[in-house]
Amino acid sequence: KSKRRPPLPPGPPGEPILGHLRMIPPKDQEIFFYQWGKKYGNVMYLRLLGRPVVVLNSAKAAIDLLDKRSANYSDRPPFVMFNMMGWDSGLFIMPYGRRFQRHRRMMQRYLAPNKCLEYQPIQNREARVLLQGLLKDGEKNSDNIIRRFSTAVVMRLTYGHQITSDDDLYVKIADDVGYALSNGGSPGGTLLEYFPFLLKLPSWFPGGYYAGFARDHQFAIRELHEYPFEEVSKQMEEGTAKSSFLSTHLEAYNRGEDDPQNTIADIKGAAGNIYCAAADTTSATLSMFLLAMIVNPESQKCAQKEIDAVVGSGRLPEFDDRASLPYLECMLHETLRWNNAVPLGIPHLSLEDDVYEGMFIPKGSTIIANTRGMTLDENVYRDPTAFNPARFLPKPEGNAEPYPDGPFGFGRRICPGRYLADTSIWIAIVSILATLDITKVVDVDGKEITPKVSFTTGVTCHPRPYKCTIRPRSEAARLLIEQADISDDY
Ligand code: HEM
Repeated sequence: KSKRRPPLPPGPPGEPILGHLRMIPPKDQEIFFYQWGKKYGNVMYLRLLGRPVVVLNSAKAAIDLLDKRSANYSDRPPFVMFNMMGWDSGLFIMPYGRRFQRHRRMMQRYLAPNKCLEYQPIQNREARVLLQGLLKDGEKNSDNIIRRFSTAVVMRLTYGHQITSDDDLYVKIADDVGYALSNGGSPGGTLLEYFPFLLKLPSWFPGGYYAGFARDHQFAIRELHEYPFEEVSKQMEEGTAKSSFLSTHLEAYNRGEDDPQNTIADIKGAAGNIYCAAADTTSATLSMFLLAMIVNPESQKCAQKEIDAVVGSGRLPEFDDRASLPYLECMLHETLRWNNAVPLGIPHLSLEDDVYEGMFIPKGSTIIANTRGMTLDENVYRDPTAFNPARFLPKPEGNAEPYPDGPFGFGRRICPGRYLADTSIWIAIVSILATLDITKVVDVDGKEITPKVSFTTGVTCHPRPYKCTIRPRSEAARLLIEQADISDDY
């Protein structure tokens, strides 16, 4: 209210007390914010029950604030819903501070680019298991097979556990946790965040749905933290534990050599967070990739042509091929851009008052980086809703557009698993395209059915179920998949 204070960022008029609460839809908020952004600008101010919220719709604004002024913009708002589910030792909702720094250190050490090179044998093996699964049962079960791949990679790193069957309890836990994350509403965006008294109401009471959902899914988050911990502790006693994030930290803890501030709850929480953050986001991205292949057969053919020229038909692709496959590189980035798996990121919170381009951003503002809005920015991407990997290629083959900023977040909160995610997604998509054709299903009249492109609403956003056909590209490809070596040499 000070006369000298610059104006707040523009935004639509809100209602007294409630602010914009009733105007924001519970679903597809990223598209809603993007459309509002066209009218009100790339830095938009909203109020939810008196709490300031700033939505960033351009990559420039997100980089200027969240990257360049990260000391001020790296806190998190309280997440009532996730706390209630049991994520209180998870880095992703942890307030900025000493504990946050300890957790980040643990993750960054284990997930640094050079450490990720060590994990490539795991990713190679699991990509082959993925192909075998898709060949055998992909048409009926592609989502589960993809989830198994994403889960298997991270499970091996985090707990040293190798999945051997679909009935594996770890897979069941991953499924339950994935469901809780992708159907529990937008992060920080449910009514619970503003009316914590709803926590006490039954789920049938108006507005009580998400409290009921959180209560019903506490079991999944509890199992995620407890079951692997008990298993790994037992294996350590028996001397059979494989090296993993959890065993490394527990051993150091038992020897008194871990960070002295770390408690068992910290170690369990960090492991649980790696597992859940990695499995669901990676599988959502791969599911998005398959959907993109079904509806964009030309892009699929282009990538296959490139792979055939470099890899040939006598072997499966390897990480060493990566530098020779520029179109495939574009396809990976286009998958992350087209419909990114975490479209609203995870909200940040500002610690101090700030002024940006003449606009006042009050201390305690929830900052939402609308990554989906950024990837739809027509000033940056021509025909932004189209899936077109060639857009990133230099002119004249492409349009020299930049890879998207933001699918992995910003600043001091940027995803610490991005290098692992990048290599997991790359080996999965190159292996699929080298050996399999993904096409539309046809109905009884022989007419192709184009799946609807629509998504769930949650922290991670998955395509809604779709059908496709998955066939080996040739007899040689079928043999390559069936005879692939899946021994564990990690
Ligand atoms: C395609 C896959 C992935 C996507 C799209 C993704 C995206 C994101 C995004 C948008 C954030 C929020 C960043 C911010 O607040 O600015 C995030 C945070 C996080 N991600 Fe990922 N991620 C992926 C894979 C992974 C993997 C593989 C791991 C671990 C192995 C991981 C671990 C985390 C953790 C621990 C956080 C919380 C960081 C913090 O709050 O400081 N993610 N991720």
